[in-house]
Amino acid sequence: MSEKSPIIKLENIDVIFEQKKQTIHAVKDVSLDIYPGDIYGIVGYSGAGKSTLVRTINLLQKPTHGNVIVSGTNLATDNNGLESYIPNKDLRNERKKIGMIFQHFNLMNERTVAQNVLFPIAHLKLTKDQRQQKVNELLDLVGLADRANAYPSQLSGGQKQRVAIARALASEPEILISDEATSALDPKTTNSILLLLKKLNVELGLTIVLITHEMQAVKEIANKVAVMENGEVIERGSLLEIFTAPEKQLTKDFIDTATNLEDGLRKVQNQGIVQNLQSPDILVQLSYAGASTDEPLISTLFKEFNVSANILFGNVEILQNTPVGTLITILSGQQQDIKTAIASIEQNGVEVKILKGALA
Ligand SMILES: Nc1ncnc2c1ncn2[C@@H]1O[C@H](COP(=O)(O)OP(=O)(O)OP(=O)(O)O)[C@@H](O)[C@H]1O
Repeated sequence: MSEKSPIIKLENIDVIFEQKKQTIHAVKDVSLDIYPGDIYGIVGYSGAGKSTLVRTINLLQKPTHGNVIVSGTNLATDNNGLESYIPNKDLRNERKKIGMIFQHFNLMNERTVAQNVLFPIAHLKLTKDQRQQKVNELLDLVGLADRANAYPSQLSGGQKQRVAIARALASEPEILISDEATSALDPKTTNSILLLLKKLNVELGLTIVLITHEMQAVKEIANKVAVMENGEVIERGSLLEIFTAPEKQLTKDFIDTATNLEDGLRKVQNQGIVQNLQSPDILVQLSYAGASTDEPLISTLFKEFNVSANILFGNVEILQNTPVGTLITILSGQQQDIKTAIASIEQNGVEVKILKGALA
């Protein structure tokens, strides 16, 4: 397979659940190309159809319509509306290429960490030494080398997820599907698990599909993002595209939460200085990415245009090695100077949104 072919290709996927009293169209005509080495984030609120969609990748959920192609093999094929699936004996082999981790870890509590990790390859004829070596390697990889003989009940949530990751890697998959794997963890542990996933992506070349309701998680490690709502992918793109130029309101809401902008805006609005804003001063949100940050934005405003900026909130992220920033600031000066300054920074790629006050 060439570098350019998707490792996962979903084409026009529909999943329809027929129930006694109602029909649920959980996934609606979704097409998605995921390339080798991608960390592909799929974001959406509960019920958007994320799990149902990604479960079609290994046919844990059979699509009602559409094509599922993984590593060049057709797992589900739509022949003019008539769906056919790969035979079960072949599917078993294909599934070895796809590991999966979940929110609640799904470990076997009566088995040790080592036994849990070895479970997926129990059918392989390995000597005692080979088993030991395999466990050591996998536990080493996830940073749990010293816990092979512990039981899951003796581990923290983060450690349990590490065991689940080691188990998912035992059959040496090319793809790892992470279904809300950090949703039950505290923020610090979440970060350490995300960093581990990133490490596996870099060191093993593992392709990762990351489902989450938190854009924060996606922001940390993904290079591509799709946003789902009501069974549809409503927006998609590179992480940078999505963060710097989101089109849909839902995407904007997710980003504002992930960057704390929502919270920042609320606090700023309550400040006396904003409540008593005097014309021609205005409250603006300045958003910039990449090259435009090289310009010393605030000092330029003052030096070149005699406009002073009182920064009330600021957030700068480094996304895919590119700084992406938001500032909420009061611009003060002569009305004409403020206008000229805004026109100039807009020309340099800074997005300017007036939050309060107006320029005549
Ligand atoms: N086996 C099923 N039978 C019937 N309806 C289902 C089934 N699985 C999912 N659904 C429905 O499909 C829709 C999408 O659910 P899905 O679990 O894919 O959403 P999600 O975005 O992953 O949300 P969550 O994170 O809460 O799981 C929901 O309305 C859900 O109730």
